[in-house]
Amino acid sequence: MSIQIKDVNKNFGDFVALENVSLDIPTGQLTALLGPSGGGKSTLLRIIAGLESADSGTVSIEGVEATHLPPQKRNVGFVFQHYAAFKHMTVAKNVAYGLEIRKRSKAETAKRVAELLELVHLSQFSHRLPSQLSGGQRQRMALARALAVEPTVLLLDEPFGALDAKVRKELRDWLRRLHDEVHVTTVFVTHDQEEALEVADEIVVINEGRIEQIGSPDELYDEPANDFVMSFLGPVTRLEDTLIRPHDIDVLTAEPGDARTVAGEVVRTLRVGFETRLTVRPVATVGGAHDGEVAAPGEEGDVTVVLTRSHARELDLEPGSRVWLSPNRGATTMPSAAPRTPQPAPAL
Ligand SMILES: Nc1ncnc2c1ncn2[C@@H]1O[C@H](COP(=O)(O)OP(=O)(O)OP(=O)(O)O)[C@@H](O)[C@H]1O
Repeated sequence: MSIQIKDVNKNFGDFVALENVSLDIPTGQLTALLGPSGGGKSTLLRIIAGLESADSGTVSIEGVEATHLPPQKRNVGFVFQHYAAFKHMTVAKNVAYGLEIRKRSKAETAKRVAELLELVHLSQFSHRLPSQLSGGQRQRMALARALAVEPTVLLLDEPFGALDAKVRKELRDWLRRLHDEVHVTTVFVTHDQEEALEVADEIVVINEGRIEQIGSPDELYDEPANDFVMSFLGPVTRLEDTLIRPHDIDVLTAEPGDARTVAGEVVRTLRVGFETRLTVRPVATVGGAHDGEVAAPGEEGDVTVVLTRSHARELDLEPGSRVWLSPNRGATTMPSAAPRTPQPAPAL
């Protein structure tokens, strides 16, 4: 194991930022700490880095007890969202900095800097100042600088958080490829579930100071431990008392013999790019309403269904169409007795 965190607790005054957090991170792995804002991800990362100390519990890095070691003795590289580069130094000088203060020879430093700039695709910018780089290029420079001193562990706190969506996406692919080349144990903090699912070998979901689940992206997606994890990983809707993903619902336009389907009426259709989103209002078949009457007031129980555009066209659906809904084969579902689960993920 590269990083072992055991029973870590951290309070800020009365506020519990981390509660009994234990976590093992294997060597060479790319791990995402994922969760909503304020959940404690950065605090945990800062405790691993030694920038913050735990109230209780221990941290060890590559088998070395590190709980009380200062950051500079932990051999960790750190990159923040807003990277503080030396503004008056060129890109090459910024990357060389850590090597120079460690008194590496000029030749060795020059060789290493050239290799690193190549790795982060900035060779042609080595003589520029940081202010002459784009945001994405600056973050790549920050990564080169953190990697220069060959850290055992690389810690990234929302490294692409300040960049626009397109650049973020490019850098995420790039980070994955970079990691496949260098294999340094990396822990990165993100609140973006897509980023975590796409890049990480393993995801640690953190919420309100506690670990909700640890697993590979597929494990988390296919077998979420609870409704929080399920709804944090992407949009969910409720089909009667079942929590389900909107694209995991089958839509029939003729009444099936199967009593387990939910009858409803399409109240809205919305086309967004390649998909069509339906809002379906279940019809009341028992209770006060007449059989088949649309339940009132309704919105509470509305079900969101996502179909591909061509499938929706085939079904020829429009507001007022009668449909029958059921979970499709292999759908991930869980009981949901509670009122609506909050959806921190982007809304449909
Ligand atoms: N130095 C501090 N003093 C007081 N409270 C703090 C301090 N640092 C963090 N907190 C609080 O601890 C909680 C967890 O913060 P943390 O930064 O770890 O969350 P996070 O999951 O990384 O969220 P974000 O994505 O917004 O950074 C927050 O409520 C925050 O306000």
